[in-house]
Amino acid sequence: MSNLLIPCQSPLVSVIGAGNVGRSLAHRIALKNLADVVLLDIVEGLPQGVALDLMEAQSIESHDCQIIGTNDYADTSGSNIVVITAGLARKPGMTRDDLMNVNAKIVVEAAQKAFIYSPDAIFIVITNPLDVMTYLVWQTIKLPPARVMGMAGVLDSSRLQTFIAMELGVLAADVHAMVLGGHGDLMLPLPRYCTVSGVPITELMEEATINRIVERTRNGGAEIVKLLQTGGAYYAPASSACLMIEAILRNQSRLLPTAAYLEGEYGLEDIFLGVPCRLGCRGVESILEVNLTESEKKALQISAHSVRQNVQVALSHLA
Ligand SMILES: NC(=O)C1=CN([C@@H]2O[C@H](COP(=O)(O)OP(=O)(O)OC[C@H]3O[C@@H](n4cnc5c(N)ncnc54)[C@H](O)[C@@H]3O)[C@@H](O)[C@H]2O)C=CC1
Ligand SMILES: O=C([O-])CC(=O)C(=O)O
Repeated sequence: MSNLLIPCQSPLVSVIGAGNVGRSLAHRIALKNLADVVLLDIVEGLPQGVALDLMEAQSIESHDCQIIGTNDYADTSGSNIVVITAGLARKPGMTRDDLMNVNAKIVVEAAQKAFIYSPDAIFIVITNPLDVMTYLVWQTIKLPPARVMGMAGVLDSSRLQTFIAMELGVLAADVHAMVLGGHGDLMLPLPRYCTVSGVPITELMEEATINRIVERTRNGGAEIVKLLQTGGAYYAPASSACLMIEAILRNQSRLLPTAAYLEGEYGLEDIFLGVPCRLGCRGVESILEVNLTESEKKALQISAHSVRQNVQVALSHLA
């Protein structure tokens, strides 16, 4: 027998929660031909229907990813990456923190069950409130912190990039921006580190314009919630998570703002918060400490304080 046919396994990404974000992410992963996907949801028939629908586009999109839908965690077995999107999305008038107690129970259960079948996986959390949920997932599965992270900074930075591009009438891909801190009203967009093809935006825009764009970025999630009325954003969040997944699966060493576990970086400890991270096959390969001004440092501390308080509330609710 010749060994011409060498069995070759695709990476496997399990997406917990087949709602708007989960299914959009599965779609992105397939379009980029990145990995096979298992979509899991608590609602019977839902992930199966979404997965079948996505598979029925396979011949048109010319990808060869297998996408299956399931209600059984056993089907997620051996995942390289587990993404948690399960949980409630906010409605107009709600803050992300209003989702905390309900979503805490959901993400803890999802992490526990997924971990049983994929103890070697890297976990990416999307469910809100993001920084708190990421901490709970990490505490539940007790993985090395490099293998647990939250997605928000890529999305917030992408929003900032988009608003800058709209204002200046330039291509968004030429804009680079960095948003740090928690994924909430206290996030920290850093105009000093925003450039258009290398030119700092502080040289291209008035301070008042920058302030307006920064404020719009902080409210970027709420702006979409208000327009949609039924839930939150999902296309840009899915694209953002997909970028992180690609960086990990392809070991790209990309520098992406990620909610990562801090052990003294930025003067903070025992907290997940958005900071610039190098993402590769081991997860968070390293954390970059950029220079911050005194007022930026203070803003990051305030954001961290709010996340920390909410972690305590969530933990006491779970106890
Ligand atoms: N980190 C970020 O930047 C972003 C976070 N989000 C958050 O992601 C979460 C999901 O958002 P959407 O997909 O829009 O909501 P969605 O309501 O469309 O989908 C949520 C899905 O989770 C499922 N689910 C609920 N409990 C479950 C459980 N115990 N096990 C498995 N599945 C369960 C639901 O059946 C539903 O299909 C929300 O908490 C939202 O706030 C959304 C966008 C961006
Ligand atoms: O705003 C929300 O509820 C969803 C989210 O986190 C975002 O779009 O940034």
